[in-house]
Amino acid sequence: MNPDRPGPPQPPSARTAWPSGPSRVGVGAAPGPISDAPGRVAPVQAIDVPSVLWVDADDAHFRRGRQALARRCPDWRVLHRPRLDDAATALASQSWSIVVLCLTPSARDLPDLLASCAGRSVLLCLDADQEALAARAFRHGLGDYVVRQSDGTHLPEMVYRLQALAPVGREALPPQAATKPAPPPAGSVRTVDARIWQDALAQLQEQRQALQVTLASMSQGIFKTDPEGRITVYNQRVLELLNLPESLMASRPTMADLTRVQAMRGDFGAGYQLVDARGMPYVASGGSIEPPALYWRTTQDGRTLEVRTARLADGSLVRTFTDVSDYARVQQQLRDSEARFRSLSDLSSDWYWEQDAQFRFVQLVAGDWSDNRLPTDDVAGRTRWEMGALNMTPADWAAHRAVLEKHQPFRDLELHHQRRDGSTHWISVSGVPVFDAQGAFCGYRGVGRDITERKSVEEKVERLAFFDALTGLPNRRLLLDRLQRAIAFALRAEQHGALLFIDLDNFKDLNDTLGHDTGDQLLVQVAERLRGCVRDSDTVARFGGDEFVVLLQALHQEPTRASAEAARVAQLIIDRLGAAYTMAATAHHSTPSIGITLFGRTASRVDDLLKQADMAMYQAKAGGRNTVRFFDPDMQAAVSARSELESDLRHGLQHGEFLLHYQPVVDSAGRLLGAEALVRWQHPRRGLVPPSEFIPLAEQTGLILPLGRWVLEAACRQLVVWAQSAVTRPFFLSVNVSVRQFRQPEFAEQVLGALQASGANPERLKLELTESLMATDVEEVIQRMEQLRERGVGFSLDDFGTGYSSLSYLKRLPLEQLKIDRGFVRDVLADANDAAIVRTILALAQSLDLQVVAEGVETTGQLEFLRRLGCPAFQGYLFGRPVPATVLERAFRPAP
Ligand SMILES: Nc1nc2c(ncn2[C@@H]2O[C@H](COP(=O)(O)O[C@H]3[C@@H](O)[C@H](n4cnc5c(=O)[nH]c(N)nc54)O[C@@H]3COP(=O)(O)O)[C@@H](O)[C@H]2O)c(=O)[nH]1
Repeated sequence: MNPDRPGPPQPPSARTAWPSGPSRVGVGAAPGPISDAPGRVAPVQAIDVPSVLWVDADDAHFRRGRQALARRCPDWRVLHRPRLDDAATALASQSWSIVVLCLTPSARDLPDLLASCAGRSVLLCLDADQEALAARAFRHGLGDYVVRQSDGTHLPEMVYRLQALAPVGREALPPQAATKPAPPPAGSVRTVDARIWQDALAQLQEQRQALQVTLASMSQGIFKTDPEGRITVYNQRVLELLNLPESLMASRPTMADLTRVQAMRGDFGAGYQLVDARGMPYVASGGSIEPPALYWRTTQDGRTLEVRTARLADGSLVRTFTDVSDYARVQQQLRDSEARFRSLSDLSSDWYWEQDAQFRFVQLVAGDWSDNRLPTDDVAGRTRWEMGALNMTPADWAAHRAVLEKHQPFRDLELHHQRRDGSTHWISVSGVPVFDAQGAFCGYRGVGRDITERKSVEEKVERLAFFDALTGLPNRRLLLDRLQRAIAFALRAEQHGALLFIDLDNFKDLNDTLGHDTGDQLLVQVAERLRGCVRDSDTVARFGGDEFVVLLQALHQEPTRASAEAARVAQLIIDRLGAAYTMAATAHHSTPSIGITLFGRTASRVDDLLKQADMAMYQAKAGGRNTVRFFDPDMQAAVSARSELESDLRHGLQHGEFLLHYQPVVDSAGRLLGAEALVRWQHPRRGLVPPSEFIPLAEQTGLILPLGRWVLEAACRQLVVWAQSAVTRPFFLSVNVSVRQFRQPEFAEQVLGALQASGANPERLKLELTESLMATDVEEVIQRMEQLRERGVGFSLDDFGTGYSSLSYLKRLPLEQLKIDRGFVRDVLADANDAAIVRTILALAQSLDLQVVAEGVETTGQLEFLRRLGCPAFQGYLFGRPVPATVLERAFRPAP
């Protein structure tokens, strides 16, 4: 504290607060009449009793005060006036030694007010918020003051103070007392008052020291002005912060002086740029306008000061300066960081978000937000689950909320949103919990990104991996997965499911004859029809080629009723798939064969179910096609047998268990022309197994290839044996060749290799092909046949009339023989159609210059009929069953 500054109020003895002249009052005087009526002044009493002029606008207050005074000083005269104006006459009369002012004067009015009471002791009764005026009032002659309490508790104190202010009797005063105030004599009221002031002075000095210490220890700089704007109080810190000399402040400069000095030194910068926008007008005005309550400025040495100014009731100002450099630096760093973040965020398509402790969005900073994403307004104040997502179930949301409630981080939460325009997009969001310095949870913050494109790619990849490209149906892989789940579900739910294995009848023929494009069209239409036969919860899959699988779920608990439900669906499929298809503007018909197996009562394996349905489907085929068969235990036994057979077949091939039998082919005179080689399997346990029991399996497993090769080589060796005898040398030998075998690219080389290896005459070898071969790539077939034909190998078309032979192809094939299927021969005598077909085949062969062999001739009647039609060669049980070569040779050896 600067010692030059004015101190606290002085005690009455040292101030001019005493009445300038004693009143004419005396102690012990009789009470005079009291008038409290405004405007009327009581006549002055001859005796010296204290007289009080009480100016008080509050009647009630006055009355209570007067009563309190009357109790202590019953002889005192009291005159009440509500306003100062009303008291003017009384004041002019000098009859009243004490003036009580119960007013609320302004600091400005105070001097005049007290001047009007000159010569009287004045007791001010102030409101609490005006107490600051008291110090000022003492300098203008105030005697004393009390603070008014609304409950009147100040009144005894007021009376006490009035007594202290009351003048002593004239006779007690020293001679000069009439003109000059003097301390009261010992034991008088004035003596007591002086002690009070001594105490007060000591207290004030104590407070002053405390205030000095407080101001000196403050980290803030502070100064205070008087009402005229002169700086009267300041601390050392303000000198340091503003870099001001002590001498300047000690000279009690005005605020404007201080501002001017700083401006001249350049403290505010050339264009006041060191002062922020809030303070700039004030500083630029030279401190002449009302200062803002708060502004920031930067000092020349780079510190940031926060300047706060408060105006007090008496018009004075208190200004504080706080060094906020650290705070400002951190704030600037934050701004820089925010700017960096925003510039990065602007460049990125990701966005940043924040949520409060209730998981409501409070901030969303979008990078590229233009692309029709959720508008920020739609997000603010809402939780993620209130906004919803197409892919999230209530259970999903519950799981997400559980993570949030545990204040755990989360990553890559994928949400499928719908935009306002109805389109959808995917986003992926990740977030971490946010805690304050005390560790209290404040909410979440994180990032989000649009993953629509990635999702779309993923979907495409998934489609490729799990869906058939042609039909769009689930593929075998997806079916197996769904079947696995369906089995588990059915077991849990104690329901049944059904697997329908569907194979299109004769699809291969259509595909081969009309081309793959047409076949594809049929498959697409079949897929569509199948979809229409089942519920959304069921699965229609393309298993491969012309095979489809339908997986029915949630069938009845009772197996019989579940079977009935599956049968109904199967029949629907039969009906729908059997309707005509339009392809390339022509109608086409296709029928399915369907095998069904149920599952659900006991644990099943995917593979087993597929085998069962597959087997049932074969049963349906065997049952005449375009029909439905259920899998049953007998079929299972057949499956097992089949698998055993396959294994035996492999074993048999490795261990030479196969042999050839030969069935004779004769002319119309019964002479042996040659024979057909027919394979037999000498099974170690089952004995001689006919080809009908293993050729189909060999076809399906591919074992037909090594088996067919062995047959060819064995037939060639037989030809070589026959070539050694003049009797048997002219015989030809027919060998059955399966489609699969013939289609091997190296087939011709194999045949030629077998001929060469054995030394057999190619002219004696006849390869029997079936009409189904014509359904494949005919050009390739012709080319391969030509290759062998050139080397002398002959070709016979087996089972002629049963397939899809095209006459145009027939003409182009290098054939030498047709074999009339034994199916026609069997009923040739009884069925006119069969007879007509046989006749046609014979005519056709003649016109194409082809040999003909009628197969399956069992009776002389058939023989005669065929002979009459001109059939030149015959094969059948009538002439001999397939037998070992030695037996055949013996049977047809010419008689010696
Ligand atoms: N790819 C190969 N297929 C072969 C081979 N060996 C035989 N097979 C095919 O197996 C099928 C059954 O043959 P198989 O049991 O030997 O039956 C043949 C004859 O026994 C039978 N046949 C002959 N005459 C009659 C008769 O009067 N009645 C009657 N019910 N059956 C008779 O016909 C079969 C020969 O037919 P095909 O081949 O059409 O000339 C059979 O389809 C063979 O093709 C082989 O090595 N490779």
